[in-house]
Amino acid sequence: MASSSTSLTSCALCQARASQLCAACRNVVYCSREHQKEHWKKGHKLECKCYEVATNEILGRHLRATRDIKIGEQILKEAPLVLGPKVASAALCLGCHRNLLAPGGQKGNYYKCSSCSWPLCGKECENSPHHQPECQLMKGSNFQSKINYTPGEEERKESAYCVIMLLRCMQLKSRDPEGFARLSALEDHLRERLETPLYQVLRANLITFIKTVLGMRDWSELDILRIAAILDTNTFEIRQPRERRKIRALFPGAAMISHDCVPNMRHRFDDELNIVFLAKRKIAKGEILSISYTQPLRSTIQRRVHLRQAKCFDCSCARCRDPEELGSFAGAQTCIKCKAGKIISLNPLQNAANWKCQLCNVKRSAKEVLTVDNQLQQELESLDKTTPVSLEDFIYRHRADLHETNTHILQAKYALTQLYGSAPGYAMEDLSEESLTRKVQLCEELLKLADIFDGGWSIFRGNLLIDMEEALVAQALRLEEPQEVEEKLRQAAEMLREIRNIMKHEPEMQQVLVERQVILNSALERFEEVKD
Ligand SMILES: C[S@@+](CC[C@H](N)C(=O)[O-])C[C@H]1O[C@@H](n2cnc3c(N)ncnc32)[C@H](O)[C@@H]1O
Repeated sequence: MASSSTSLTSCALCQARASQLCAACRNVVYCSREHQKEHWKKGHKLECKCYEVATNEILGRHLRATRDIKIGEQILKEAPLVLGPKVASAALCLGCHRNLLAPGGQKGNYYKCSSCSWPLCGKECENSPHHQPECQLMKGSNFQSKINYTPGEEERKESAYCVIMLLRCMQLKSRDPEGFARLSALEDHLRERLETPLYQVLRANLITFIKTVLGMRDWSELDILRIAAILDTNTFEIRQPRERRKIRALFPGAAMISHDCVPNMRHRFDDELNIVFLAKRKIAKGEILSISYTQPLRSTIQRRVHLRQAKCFDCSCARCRDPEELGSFAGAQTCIKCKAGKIISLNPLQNAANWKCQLCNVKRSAKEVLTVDNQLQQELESLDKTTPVSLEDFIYRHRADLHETNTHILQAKYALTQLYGSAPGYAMEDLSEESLTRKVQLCEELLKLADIFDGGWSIFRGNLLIDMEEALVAQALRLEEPQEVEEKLRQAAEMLREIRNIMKHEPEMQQVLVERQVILNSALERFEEVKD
């Protein structure tokens, strides 16, 4: 394969003089559309990629760009090899994977598979290719699921689902040996996982069930646990609220993508549940392709603890290495002694390292800082998030000990940007002048943070821009001074253009964008009428 697109002059199929570049990999040229199609069928489709699998000591296998990639470009699309319920899941259909609705009638139960009694959404899903193999296995072992509908507990997590994805992977061995080989080649971190309480429980319960109840005696205990560990290390969570789906899936190609706390890609799932990755920003040839396995608003210590527990590694990316977290100070607390300086870690790559005030040099142990951090996180998570009241109260109560961009304050502020304009009693048209200004100010603050942690065409930035655009139009409609109105509407129109770019690959956002454009157009028309 030629290494540079500029030196390409002969058709990849017939060697004649050619100049039509393959737009996807930019590694080959063609003399005609016909030859491009023929070359694709002859095998180019297998090598037409803008990335390669590379290996290094820190990341293990990872993907690296083989050419410059434009912002918004689709980099990879892959169908799931296996999909199914999460380890503990609310009742869902094992055919179409939608969460089950409450059955009709007072004593109603979910529809149950006529062979194995696992809940399904209806008869059609009994024959789903996802469900059939496990159904035959359960039926053959005379196992019947005991999951029943309990009124008022639709969201209760059923741990019995933990066996399903595991069985689906195990059954690949005979049903799709090639797929099973791809799955088996994935990272597992089994040794570390075996030490954890979760794996002790799996060892005690799951193994007996699979080997004794389902009769899969050919499998060794470690081979079964290795599959569980591969799933824990590599699956992606699929959340599709409108489809009532919250499941997990394994994509062996995408499983090669490494983590970075400031990633350069984002992903989504299409209607067929393929995973699709886009460049959030320009990516240069040779750069490592990355996504985030954790949450951007969390502080370094929170992210690193989560990554160690869930994915068994210690992140050492540029954000994690920097005690000031790229200038955001998201993990810093305000010093309780001088009440002015920020306490930051003396070595963020050592979770146990001491912390020190930048102003008065007072020291805190990592344990002290983490205890406060955990208390604050718990406090934040226990707040009522249906209205802005308790979140605003949280920010006010912690104004002395937590600075403006501390992780807990940022999480509260992000929730507030969503609530102002949509919570009951806080609809956009009912918002007080003060609340509307607050919404704009919060969006502005968070957009600056998004540029640091999750910039470019990120969903986080897109959502903030949508909130801000809506608030700007609402402000414009309340103003009288024509210049001010014009300025607000100009800003809103500019934002909407950017949002359209960021969200162009998100089908469920298209209707929202159409509605926003209609509202903006009518505000502009009204302004023109008043001006004339
Ligand atoms: C989904 S897999 C990625 C592919 C994996 N590197 C491999 O060789 O199979 C996730 C694992 O990759 C490694 N990894 C990913 N990102 C990392 C990072 N930023 N630092 C260190 N290890 C990382 C960790 O071992 C992690 O559990």
